Amino acid sequence: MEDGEIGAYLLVTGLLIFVYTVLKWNDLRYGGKSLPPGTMGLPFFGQTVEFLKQGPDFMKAQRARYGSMFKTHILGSPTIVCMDAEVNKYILMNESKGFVPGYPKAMHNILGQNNIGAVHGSPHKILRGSLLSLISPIMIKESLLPRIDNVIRYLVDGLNGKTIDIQEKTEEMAYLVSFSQIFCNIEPGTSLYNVLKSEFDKLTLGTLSLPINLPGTNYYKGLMSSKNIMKYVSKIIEGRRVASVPPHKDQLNELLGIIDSKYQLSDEDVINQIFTLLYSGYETVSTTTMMVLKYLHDHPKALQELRDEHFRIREGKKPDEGIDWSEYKSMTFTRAVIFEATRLKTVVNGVLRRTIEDVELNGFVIPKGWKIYVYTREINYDPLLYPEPFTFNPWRWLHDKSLESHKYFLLFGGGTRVCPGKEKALVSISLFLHYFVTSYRWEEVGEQKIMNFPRVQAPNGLKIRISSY
Ligand code: HEM
Repeated sequence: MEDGEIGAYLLVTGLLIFVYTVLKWNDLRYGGKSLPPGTMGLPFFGQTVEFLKQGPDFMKAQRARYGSMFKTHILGSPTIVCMDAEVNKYILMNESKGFVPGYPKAMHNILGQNNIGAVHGSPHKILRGSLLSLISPIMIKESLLPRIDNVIRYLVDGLNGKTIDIQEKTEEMAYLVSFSQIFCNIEPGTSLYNVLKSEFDKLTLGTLSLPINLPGTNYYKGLMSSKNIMKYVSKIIEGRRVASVPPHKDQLNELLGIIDSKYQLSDEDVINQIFTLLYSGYETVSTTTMMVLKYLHDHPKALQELRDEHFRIREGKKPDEGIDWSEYKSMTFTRAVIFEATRLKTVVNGVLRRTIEDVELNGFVIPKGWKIYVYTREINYDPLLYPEPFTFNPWRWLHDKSLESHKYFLLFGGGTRVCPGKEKALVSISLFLHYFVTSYRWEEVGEQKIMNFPRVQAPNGLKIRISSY
């Protein structure tokens, strides 16, 4: 071989080794024996592109290759994806063994470093206790229900003959139901209400974006909005403290301890709790309500049964008489429809955890600082739990009453962080359905497109034409 040929040969070999090392860098770096199988993808990007492009199909393909616990590198972090129902349950029940929440940085920076989703241990217990003292089923029964009823009536009133985007309407409903409980003296439509709503919309968008802190990015705008909301709320708090008027009976005054509360929170914690109340029940409730209406539209038999249930409740009631707790509890078919739509559309694919020490899990050792994606989506389509899992069949929840208390019922999470807003969500959606289906019929207008991933969403809105029933 000539000198020139040897040089070219070495160059090509060197290049191949370099390319191989770059491609395999993540696998070499994270290739510990004690980790679950899987591939880590490219340096820095990992398998993020495949994950975002294919969504649930990516998860299923990796599971088929590596089993129901596999390692990957997505959204900037080495991650273990767990699709094993038993192991997932274990993680959710055992936060104290080192599995704390692992939500993205953008979320914590915007919603607050001391937000319920960012803290663990005793700060979490205090914030959770304080939230439950505001929105537990007992509070709904004793004080929140009439106000939720009023808000929903206000929103559903006067829609006859109109064509609306039901996605927008259900977003407005989810926001206003929470807002009106927190600030009972700020009416919708006032300039303060509008400013807070528009800042909240930017904040929400910011939490779902990459944390690139440059003017013009959604993340930057989200951070600005978070600061602006804090300023507005601080001013409202000042007013509440000096006001000589009798105290309003609302959640802000409860959080401040102006009316009875056993929780002593700093003003910063109060503002964090307000973010939580507005944020956690926003997209979850609005999307679920929109999807329930979509399924009812597509399944006339279910719609008829739901309508019958609500007309039975209205029998003997005056038109302006609200719904009480026992009437709400009697809406068993409605509850079944809500669960079925939430199951089938899977509004929450799973929850994120982070390890705060090396932890043993199912025979593997997960290093400190890794994310764990407790991926619960596939449980919703398990044919053993839900026969013919892809069929919309709300009756299954009535035939098998144990489904809601089944250990794999994880639509609202599980363990220490099981959703404290579950009943509030169900009441809001049920009341919205009550007034909507007893007042109107509706038909969809134009082509309807629903995206399933990364969020369940109608990208162009979901237009419906409404007429009185
Ligand atoms: C259909 C509606 C809803 C669904 C599907 C839903 C689902 C969930 C899930 C899956 C979790 C567990 C998160 C985790 O383990 O990290 C959760 C937690 C939470 N949810 Fe909901 N949620 C809904 C409505 C609401 C509402 C109306 C509120 C009212 C404020 C709320 C407040 C919260 C809070 C504060 C947490 C965190 C609890 C903690 O960290 O201890 N949710 N939710």
